[in-house]
Amino acid sequence: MPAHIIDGKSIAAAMREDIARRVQLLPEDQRPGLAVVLIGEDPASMSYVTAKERACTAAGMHSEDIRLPVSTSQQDLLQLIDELNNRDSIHGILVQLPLPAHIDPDAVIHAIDPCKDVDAFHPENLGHMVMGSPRFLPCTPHGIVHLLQKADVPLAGAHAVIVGRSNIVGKPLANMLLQRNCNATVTVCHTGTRDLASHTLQADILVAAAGRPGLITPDMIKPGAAVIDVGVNRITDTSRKRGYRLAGDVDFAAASAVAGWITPVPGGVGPMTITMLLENTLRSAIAAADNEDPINVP
Ligand SMILES: Nc1nc(=O)c2c([nH]1)NC[C@@H]1CN(c3ccc(C(=O)N[C@@H](CCC(=O)O)C(=O)O)cc3)C=[N+]21
Repeated sequence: MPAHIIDGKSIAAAMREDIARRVQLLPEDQRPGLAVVLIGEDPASMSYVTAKERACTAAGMHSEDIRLPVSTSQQDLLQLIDELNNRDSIHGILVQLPLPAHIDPDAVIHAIDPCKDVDAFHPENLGHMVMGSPRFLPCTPHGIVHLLQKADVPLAGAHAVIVGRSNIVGKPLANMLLQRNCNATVTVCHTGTRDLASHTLQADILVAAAGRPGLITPDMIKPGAAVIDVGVNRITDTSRKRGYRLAGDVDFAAASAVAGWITPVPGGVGPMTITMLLENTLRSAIAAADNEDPINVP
């Protein structure tokens, strides 16, 4: 039987409607505000940032769209962050990664007020999450867990194998799946893993977050497994109007014949990432209105 396709786009759309409804319940002067900062003109980053701003506006939130030249100094960026940390109309700050080589991403992540860190990249927020009492959950891992739950994929006792050890996907997702509320057993693989297939074949849940198109082939998938594709690779394709097509890390067509569940690219994890960003920004705004720390907002 072919895999059940987990429709991230429609699950995200339903969640965004609910977020928009909750935004409408807030008084006008408490409208959630998200600042999105993009340095430079990388085409993929520009399209992600535009998608985030549109989603924000569609949900009735305020989107502060800050685009700066690639020559922007680290000092100027840190000064901007300081100003946004202190601006009451801004409840979330997102600095789009990757940054140009002359800017240290750690310095930037450390500078964001942890109570406005809706990406949950700040070490304080990472620490809270690892300890099991998160302030904000990181958007992509949260989106993945939500998709698995919506699709009724059994998590408790399942073996989840994650391919990729980034600070924004692999490491936080491993920790979330380990928490008691998911209760999975987790293996994290990476570019230094010997015999990758021997690990992935053990996976009840296989998460591909390596950023390498075609990395996961059907012979690496246990029949019936849930396959979550986090890859967003742009492949040059001159027959397309945009000049490229998107490919995940999974060979989707072939994997669909083996997997029990699978997420497509586009239309899988990506739309959920943006949805969770809206959710975090809304929670941050609710916290600010009550003079609370977002860690106390359910
Ligand atoms: N500070 C920061 N926070 C991030 O959350 C962050 C980041 N930097 N840098 C880059 C990655 C990547 N990312 C995506 C978000 C949405 C889609 C998405 O919506 N993708 C659509 C298609 C998009 C398209 O057509 O290009 C989909 O998969 O259906 C993809 C990728 C967020 N990131």
